[in-house]
Amino acid sequence: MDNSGHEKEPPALAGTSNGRPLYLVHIALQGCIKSGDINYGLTADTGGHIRYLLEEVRALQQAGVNQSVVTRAFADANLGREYQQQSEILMPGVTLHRLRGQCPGYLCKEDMHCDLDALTDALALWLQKLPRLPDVLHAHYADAGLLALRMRERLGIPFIFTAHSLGAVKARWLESVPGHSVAAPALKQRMAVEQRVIDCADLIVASSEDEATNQYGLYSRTDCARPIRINPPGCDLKRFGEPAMRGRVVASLRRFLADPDKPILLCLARPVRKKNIIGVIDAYARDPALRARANLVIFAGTRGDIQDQEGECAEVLQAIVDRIEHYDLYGSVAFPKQHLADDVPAIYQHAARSGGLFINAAFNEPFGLTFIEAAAAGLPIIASCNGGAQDILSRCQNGILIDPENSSAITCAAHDLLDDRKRWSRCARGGKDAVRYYSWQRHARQYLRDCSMLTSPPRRHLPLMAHASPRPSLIRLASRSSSLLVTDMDDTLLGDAAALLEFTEWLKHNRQLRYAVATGRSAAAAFAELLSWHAPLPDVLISSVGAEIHWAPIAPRYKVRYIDKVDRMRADAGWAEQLSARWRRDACAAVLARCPLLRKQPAEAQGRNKLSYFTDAGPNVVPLVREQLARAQLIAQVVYSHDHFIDVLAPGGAKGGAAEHVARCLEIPAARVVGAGNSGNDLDLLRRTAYGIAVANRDTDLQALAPLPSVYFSRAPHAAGLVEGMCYWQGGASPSVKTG
Ligand SMILES: O=c1ccn([C@@H]2O[C@H](COP(=O)(O)OP(=O)(O)O[C@H]3O[C@H](CO)[C@@H](O)[C@H](O)[C@H]3O)[C@@H](O)[C@H]2O)c(=O)[nH]1
Ligand SMILES: O=P(O)(O)OC[C@H]1O[C@](O)(CO)[C@@H](O)[C@@H]1O
Repeated sequence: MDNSGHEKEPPALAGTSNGRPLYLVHIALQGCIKSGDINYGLTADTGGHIRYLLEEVRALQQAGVNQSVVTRAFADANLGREYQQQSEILMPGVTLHRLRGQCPGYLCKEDMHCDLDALTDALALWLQKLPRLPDVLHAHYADAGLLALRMRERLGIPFIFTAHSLGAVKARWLESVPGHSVAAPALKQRMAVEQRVIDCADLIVASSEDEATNQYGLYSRTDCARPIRINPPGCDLKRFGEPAMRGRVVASLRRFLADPDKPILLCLARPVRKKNIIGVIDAYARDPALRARANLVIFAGTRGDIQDQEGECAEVLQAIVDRIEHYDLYGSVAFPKQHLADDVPAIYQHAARSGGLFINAAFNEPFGLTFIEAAAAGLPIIASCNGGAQDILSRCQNGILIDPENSSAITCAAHDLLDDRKRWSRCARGGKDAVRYYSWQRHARQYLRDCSMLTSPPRRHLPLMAHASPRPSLIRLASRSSSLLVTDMDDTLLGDAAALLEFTEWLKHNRQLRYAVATGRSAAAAFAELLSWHAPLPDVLISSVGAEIHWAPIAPRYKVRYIDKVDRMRADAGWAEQLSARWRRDACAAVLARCPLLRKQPAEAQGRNKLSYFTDAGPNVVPLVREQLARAQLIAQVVYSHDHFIDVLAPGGAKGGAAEHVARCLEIPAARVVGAGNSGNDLDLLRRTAYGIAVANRDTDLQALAPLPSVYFSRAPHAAGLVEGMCYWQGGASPSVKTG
């Protein structure tokens, strides 16, 4: 970094594509990423994807690739102060940059969606400040995939996607859990994001045959979908294979075990339900012969007081303690509170020295880095048959696959391996030998081969600043296949009769374009207003700042007389349902009723998915409202506009989210959606659509968008600005410049 906070040009090293040094930016948002030792299991999301990322970066670095890693900044005194730092050196030559979103605190992956728009803008800005755009982005996990997809739409950078774990696989498992028959809204949203990312990624990297075939098989794949490459991750074979100092580990276990010399059955996993640690305890506890034969040792992240833990981790940790108590497993089960990152190889090696086994009976383990770590340490394994272990075991032949739901399968496999010492030794030795295949060097070589497909021939990036560049030729909005225009109503579409006429004419010549109006007004009021202006009626009406959607029966703009009131349009009940499942409206209303800076708008402005207020406190009221809601553990989308309106909406329920929903329903790719507007309640729309138009009579609120290359600032006001912007994005005749 130089003093201005800009990254220096990455040094020119090997690993080139078309003669240029390859520059790769990885995006990984969730969990706690930092330089130095990672505290795996510190939160439910601090797990294998981070180990994978860091080791992949190191291997690619050694192969001469220039890289940066981007994650999310957050402030959380319990997790550590380092996560607030804007940037740090991750490893020599690689910078870790932390994007600031709008939520200051730590977010678990289920809540990350509320910050993704702000993170998108922060990433776009950061990328623009780099002396050179990356050749490729690599997104780790769904939410990072969405950011990469948006960068591809805005800047034309190709991206690689590694899922690490797919929502559809989890949903399938949850369906089989009593009381969980329907996937939670956050999981549904994640699957929708994954589907979009899968549709658009330039390359998908899977870790195993099972992941590529069965796990991705749960998503739809079009004929022209990009390839899925199987490139298994590696393992630091030296670290896990060469004898480590076991003293600290031995001491930490002695405190728990009556006979510490018995073979160890080792579980090492993040404390989350999916890992089924509880299932292993149940199986062990109910088999007296196994209890007599072996100790059970559980490492599940590091913890202080369980009461201070949150969410799923707290629940699983408490359940482990309760099970130990329930079965009275004292003396035969060890459950240390802490371990150091440095101790992990010694943990596996100590279990191997005891003649023990590694058990991972996860309901699904997409790949399972722990399997190859155990193999490298010479520890035979009992592995869930669901997921990556099928590949690993068929290569390493170092253990037994079991059905994780079947308790006796787990204990039978343990007896078989513990009692047959020859078999145990074959597994230990054979595994250690075969696991050499899983080297990061091999991974890096294949990675670079695959990556070269993306960088050659060189792709044109969309212009960073439109006024400095030729019109984006990659955009073919004028082509025959359909696109979607979502325009704000008051003071964008309406407000100038002559301009509206110009737009109406233009629309007649663009019949392939689907056209939606998005307004803060109620559907009925908006419809009446459109009629009174003789405006072309839209295919879709998004009203109440995005909270409601109505669909026209058929091409309404040519059949105006058949639709004389909004009741003839179909209300999108699914959208309303989806939104209300995402928030606690009454709880939000109760919190905001106590806020002296807000006055409630009349009843007709309130809706199932919208709470509306007046304020005289200016835009700074927005962070205050968010903070009050966050303190009550509530999430909502807060929209400020026209100097005195505050709309509080279900997360994702503003105009941009509604536009995405409409595009999905129409099967129009996100890359072909244009948003247009003039005021603060259009910010979400202009940020989330691939192409934006801010008309000349815009409010200062929209100035925040000036740095975004995907937003065009028209010179003409009202609907004439719409036409000008559309011509600009279509690469047509209007010779406008982008002005901030
Ligand atoms: O108490 C613990 C628990 C875990 N770990 C480490 O954390 C990593 C966990 O990785 P993994 O076993 O692969 O599981 P997940 O954390 O669930 O990782 C996800 O991402 C991985 C990388 O893509 C995939 O291999 C997994 O299947 C997928 O679930 C391993 O290196 C462990 O050694 C610790 O150090 N201490
Ligand atoms: O169980 P899920 O919801 O698929 O999540 C898997 C988790 O595993 C990880 O890959 C662990 O690092 C995280 O990215 C993610 O939080």
